[in-house]
Amino acid sequence: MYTDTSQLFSVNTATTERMGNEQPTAIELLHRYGAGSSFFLDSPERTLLGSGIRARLSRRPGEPTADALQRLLTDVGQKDDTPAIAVGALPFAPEADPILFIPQQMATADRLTRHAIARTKPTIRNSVTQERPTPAVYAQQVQQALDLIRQSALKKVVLSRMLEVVGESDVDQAGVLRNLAARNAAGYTFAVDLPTVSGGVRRLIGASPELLLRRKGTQVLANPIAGTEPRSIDPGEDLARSRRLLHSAKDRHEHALVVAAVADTLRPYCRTLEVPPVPELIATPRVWHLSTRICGELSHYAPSSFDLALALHPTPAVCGEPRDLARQAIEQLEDFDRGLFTGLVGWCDANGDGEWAVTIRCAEIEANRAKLFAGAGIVADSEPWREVAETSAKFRTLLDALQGDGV
Ligand SMILES: C=C(O[C@H]1C=CC=C(C(=O)O)[C@@H]1O)C(=O)O
Repeated sequence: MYTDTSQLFSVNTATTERMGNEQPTAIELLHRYGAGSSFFLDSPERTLLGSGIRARLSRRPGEPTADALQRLLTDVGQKDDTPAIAVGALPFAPEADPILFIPQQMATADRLTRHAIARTKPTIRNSVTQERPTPAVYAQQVQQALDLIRQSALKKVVLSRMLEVVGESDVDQAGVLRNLAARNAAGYTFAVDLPTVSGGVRRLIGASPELLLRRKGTQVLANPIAGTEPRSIDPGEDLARSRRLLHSAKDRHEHALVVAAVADTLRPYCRTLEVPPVPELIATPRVWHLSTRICGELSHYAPSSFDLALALHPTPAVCGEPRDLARQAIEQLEDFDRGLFTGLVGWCDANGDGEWAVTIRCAEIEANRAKLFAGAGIVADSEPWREVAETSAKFRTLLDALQGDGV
């Protein structure tokens, strides 16, 4: 028997108060998501639901993406009464075309809060799964990456796998989003409409634990995450794994490379920047991570959240260190195009405030197909089969949302 997850969500006080003023609550926005919706994001700051497309970003020849976005926000802002918010996703490859637009309508609410995790409904039926590459080939690729690390100046590279899950009928896309929101209480649950040639509905849907950057006035926050241990259903073993991760020299090194790169990029823009010396543990339902919250105050020159996100992307959490050698290794070893996976997803308003999450724990879904992605950072002491297990655990975020908890 299914349990209706909607009954198990709760709204916080601020959201409840707003109901009297007929403002939508976050849970209402989640349940309104469906045909006609073009964007959804639930973040620790707020919940956004975009419908339709008012205007799309188009770059003039040679125009930087950040300038094109500013032009879009200004043009639409001058025509409309309400302040414009641009939303969308950028691919891993910084030179590839972004998907950025201003929705026709935008509803906002406080963040979703959840007090219980419910059983969730399956959103795909009788599916078959194809792995790309197979776990054995992925393990060989990790070994090749280790050889490159030993023989060159490469310190870290993030290598990924793809799963293609094909069902007998269309995937319930809104159901996937609801299942992700029900299970992943912290972090960034998102859905972005993608252009199609077929005229069907293709969406990027996911629940990322990683904040690339948030800007609110002159305050900035980045929350790099790197270093992972799969969770166990046995509480004692789960705790032991979290402790092992926190004290693992290999994972601390993998994490430190990301923190250093993020801090070095933000420092020139900031009057103050706080970088905690040691990481903390965070948990998703499927994995433990090492996490560091980097807070800063911008100096008088105030770049937008989008400018800062572009300056940071791609961090060593999704690419590697040094960046150019890591990209070469990814091109050499991975045998599929990452597209939007390991890019960024979020929003930016005309004042430059905004939030950009790292596009991980996600799938591209169209008709009866879902393409799932998962990667892992490889450093000198990585072990190939542990990286296979780590990426398999990361796939569970989306597999759980597709398969539900059974019937
Ligand atoms: C590339 C992914 O995770 C990155 C972010 C957090 C932890 C990671 C890790 O421990 O390898 C990865 O750097 C992914 O989930 O697909």
